[in-house]
Amino acid sequence: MANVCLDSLILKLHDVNAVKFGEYKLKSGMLTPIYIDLRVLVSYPVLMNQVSNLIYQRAQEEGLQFDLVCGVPYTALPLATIICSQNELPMLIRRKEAKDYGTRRMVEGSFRQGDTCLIIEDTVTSGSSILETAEVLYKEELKVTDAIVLMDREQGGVEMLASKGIRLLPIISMFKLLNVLLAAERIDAQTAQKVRKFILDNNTFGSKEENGNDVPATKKPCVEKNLELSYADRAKLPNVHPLASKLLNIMEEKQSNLCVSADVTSGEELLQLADSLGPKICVLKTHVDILQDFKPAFSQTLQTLAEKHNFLIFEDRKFADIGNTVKHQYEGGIYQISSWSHIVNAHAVPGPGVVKGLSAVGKTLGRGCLLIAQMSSQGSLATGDYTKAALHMAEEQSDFVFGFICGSKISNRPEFIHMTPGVQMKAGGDTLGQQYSTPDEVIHVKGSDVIIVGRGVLEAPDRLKAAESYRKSGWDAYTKRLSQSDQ
Ligand SMILES: O=c1ccn([C@@H]2O[C@H](COP(=O)(O)O)[C@@H](O)[C@H]2O)c(=O)[nH]1
Repeated sequence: MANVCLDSLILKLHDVNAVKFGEYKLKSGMLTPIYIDLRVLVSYPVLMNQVSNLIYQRAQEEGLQFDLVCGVPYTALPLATIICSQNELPMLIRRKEAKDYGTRRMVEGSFRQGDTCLIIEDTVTSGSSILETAEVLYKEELKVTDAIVLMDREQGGVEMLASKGIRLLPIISMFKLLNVLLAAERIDAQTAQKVRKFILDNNTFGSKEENGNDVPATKKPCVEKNLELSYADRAKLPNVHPLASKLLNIMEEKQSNLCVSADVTSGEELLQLADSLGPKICVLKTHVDILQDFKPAFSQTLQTLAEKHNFLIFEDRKFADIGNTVKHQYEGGIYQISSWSHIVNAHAVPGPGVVKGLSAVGKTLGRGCLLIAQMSSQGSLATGDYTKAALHMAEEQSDFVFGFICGSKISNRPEFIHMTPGVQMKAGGDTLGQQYSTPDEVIHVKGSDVIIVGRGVLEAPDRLKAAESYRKSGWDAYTKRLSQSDQ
């Protein structure tokens, strides 16, 4: 689905007041800073058709196999009707209550036992409305494996439905919506931030109370349960990757969630940096291919310094080829990365083979990999569904992948480590598209674990002082987050 098309749809939805900012009271009594009201769509037939086409296009792109379509009453009913009418598909109507006369059926339309029904929904918060509809269909011995939603508030619906065996495919995520409205100057950064925080703090998955659509939980179990765990507690989890465990213990011990990105071009300077900043950092990140004077002895000294100061080495190689090629790139060539770098990273774009290739070399050496789920650069294509696919890839190969390069926390599994580049004391950017957030924003607001800082330290007049100041800011943001989740 083209990004441009989604961006213009988001702006149109905002135009027709289907996306409202302010203070809205939900059914639960909770106040939300954003309200999605797609009921207004019925007044805009062009927009109705556009949304219906996107939903059908999504079903086709995913290659979904289904016999029938059912819209969750009431807002998604006309959407399902348009999709079925335009594509000559049979539709079902789920009644909310049985009539007290006639057939008293809860599902109207013709179907056979064992038919598969695709569910269409307009907005998802907890996913309970989709589940209610699926349960009515199950009673009729219909199958439900997939659902498509136009707007996912990213508050746990995908995870809750997955736990019930239904795959939810969202078209627009809350974070995407905020980014587009922010870029178009429809909202300011403060509003976007407030909504992001609300979403992160109000994940409904795991709540004992099943919520109606657009009704966030009054409790915050899923996200907060993870936030309640300290780095030390996470290091002890039974399924944590050994390297993640080692990193979490280093972070706790050194009170540092700072990774310095040593983007210098001389090997000697890099080793000096490693020795002087070593006590302040949990990870030292390298780009070995920018060194003008790389020699095998360099990597040996770097390993000695990593042991001396107790930090991990992360070669930011960003592998992005087929499994067989990355295997050679990781193990061989002049750099022999697997022999000295504890951590490497990979793009998800080649598919799972890239991780398989790296794992074939690194797993027995005790190495680990981070998947690049998002990037800090302006206009990055690693968003939305791509990020979700990277998350899925990591979950499938968590014996080697132990976390992500990302802008914010994307997984609720406390075993995964989130590392975020694009960090400086002041938000902003450079002239080549890099975008910066502050340590507090990254760790406290966006829920990441590690800040990656390059020029914020390297270009400071006193690098050691700057590293200490980033270490302190990152650590303070983490302790603030922990103490808030205890409340
Ligand atoms: O999305 C990404 C992924 C990697 N990086 C790397 O992090 C550092 C950032 O350097 P700064 O000087 O702090 O901007 C650099 O090595 C990038 O290659 C990233 O910035 N964004």
